[in-house]
Amino acid sequence: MSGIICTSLRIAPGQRISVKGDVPTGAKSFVVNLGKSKDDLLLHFNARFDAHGDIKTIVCNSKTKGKWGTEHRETNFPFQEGSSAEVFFTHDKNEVTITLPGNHQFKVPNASGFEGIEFACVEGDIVFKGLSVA
Ligand SMILES: C=CCO[C@@H]1O[C@H](CO)[C@@H](O[C@@H]2O[C@H](CO)[C@H](O)[C@H](OCc3cn(-c4n[nH]c(N)n4)nn3)[C@H]2O)[C@H](O)[C@H]1NC(C)=O
Repeated sequence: MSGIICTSLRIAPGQRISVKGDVPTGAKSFVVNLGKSKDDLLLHFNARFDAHGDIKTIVCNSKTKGKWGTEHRETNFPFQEGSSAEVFFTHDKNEVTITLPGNHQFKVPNASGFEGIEFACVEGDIVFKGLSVA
């Protein structure tokens, strides 16, 4: 599926990002990347239906100067092939809060320490429907 890249964003700590998309049948994996650039990510959010050896698992990580940080796995997996999905993200200097469909929420450390998001990318098996900030 095609991806979408947003640059020159000015998303401050505390602002809530919404990413919406439709998950096609047969989906294996989709990604939401948030940060300063593709190589400097405050959050790599990878929903794995069946990818990289994981089944129905969310893998989160950070990336600094192109190098991956420590993975965090979330087994609450409320995504369904053939349905729409909306995920919310907020951040501060210490952590990133992710709110999944059905309102399950979890946090991962903000290993990057970034206080602000300028770059967003949504790619993989998701038909992008929108990104908004509130
Ligand atoms: C056990 C063997 C070594 O560990 C494995 O090492 C893999 C390679 O580093 C890990 O997968 C990477 O995990 C990264 C996050 O830590 C990224 O998810 C990386 O994929 C980057 C990526 C995926 N995508 C993508 N997904 N779908 C599409 N179309 N594009 N775009 N960029 C994945 O290839 C994978 O998560 C990791 N597994 C474990 C259990 O640690």
